[in-house]
Amino acid sequence: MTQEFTFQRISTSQMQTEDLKKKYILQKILGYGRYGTVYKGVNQRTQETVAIKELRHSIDDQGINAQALREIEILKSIQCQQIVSFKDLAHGQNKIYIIMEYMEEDLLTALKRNTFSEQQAKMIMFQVLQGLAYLHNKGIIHRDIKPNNILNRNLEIKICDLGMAQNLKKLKPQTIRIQNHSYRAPEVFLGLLNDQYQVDVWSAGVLFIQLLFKDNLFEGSSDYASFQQILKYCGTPQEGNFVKDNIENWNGVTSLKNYSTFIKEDPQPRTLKAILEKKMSPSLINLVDSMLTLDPSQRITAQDALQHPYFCGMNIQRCLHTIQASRKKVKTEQNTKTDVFNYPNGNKIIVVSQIFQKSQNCF
Ligand SMILES: Nc1ncnc2c1ncn2[C@@H]1O[C@H](COP(=O)(O)OP(=O)(O)OP(=O)(O)O)[C@@H](O)[C@H]1O
Repeated sequence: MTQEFTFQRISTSQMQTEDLKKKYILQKILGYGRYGTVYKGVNQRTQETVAIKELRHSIDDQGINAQALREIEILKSIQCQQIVSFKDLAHGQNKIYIIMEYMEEDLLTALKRNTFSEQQAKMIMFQVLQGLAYLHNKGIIHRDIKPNNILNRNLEIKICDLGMAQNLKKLKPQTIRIQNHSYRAPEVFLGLLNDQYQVDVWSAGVLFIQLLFKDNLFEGSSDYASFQQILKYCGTPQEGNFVKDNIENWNGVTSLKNYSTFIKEDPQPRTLKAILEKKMSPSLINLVDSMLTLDPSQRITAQDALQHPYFCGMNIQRCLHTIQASRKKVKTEQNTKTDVFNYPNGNKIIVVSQIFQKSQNCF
């Protein structure tokens, strides 16, 4: 753990917040992650609905664990409409709680219900890329872009879970144990530790396809299986400077640490475009193809992807305006519901709240 992320440093102002239960009412569980549970809650004073991420408080000799501190530090330093905003920090016995803005659902939940039209996927990806370009510009790599970490409220999109994120301006990458293997960039499998900004662009490209096809083309039961899917669709990277549509060149690839672990078979051609043609327009295929370029130094950056002709005429304000306008059309009916929440310490809270039901055709 570095000195910057010690308990003392974060504790002076932040840890003096009131205890969680004095300030917030927990309503229900929104999701589980590797590091804790996320609850929906209400701020008792302002009545604002919030998301509360509970992190297990594994105290070591320096205080809260490094991962939690990193997430808090990064969240607090961010002000971007496409990244979930930090509101408060609270603590309970052996637990720390990050209070964040509340969103309706994550994209994994949305995908279980439906795929998206190309227009919807375009709006989603424009916002994801906007969030990534913001992070990368600040020197931060997210390193865990996947549908469960992209939150959705009627197509308004926010990236969450900065638990794996790293600020490259403070610390150089020290591990390749990042990203869910089905969204993992080829250079991470192969052991390249250089600037890792481009790993997020790869994951976003995988996500883009999934929004339209429902399935993740690179899904695998293991690291090895996922990498074989990459070879199947993106071809085997080869040394040399050539421009050929179905062959991927990547100078230096054969000397990467894990090359011989993952690449054992005869070279395979790149077939991605032919697959994408089934559901995507030519301009979108070109963009996705650029996001899924094997060599990270040739892969399009998040900032350049936003300038790609596919997004011609789009800007973030117009995109959000379109979303808000369509939201007004949503017919809502009010209802009430009762939630009973049991605090881990045995206290019980009963909450009667208003709910808004969306009409059938609203995404
Ligand atoms: N602000 C929010 N609003 C609504 N739901 C949220 C919010 N933040 C998180 N969630 C839900 O909780 C889930 C877990 O959150 P998060 O990814 O931050 O936890 P984690 O422990 O870091 O997970 P992971 O295993 O991916 O590292 C998300 O997939 C999402 O469904």
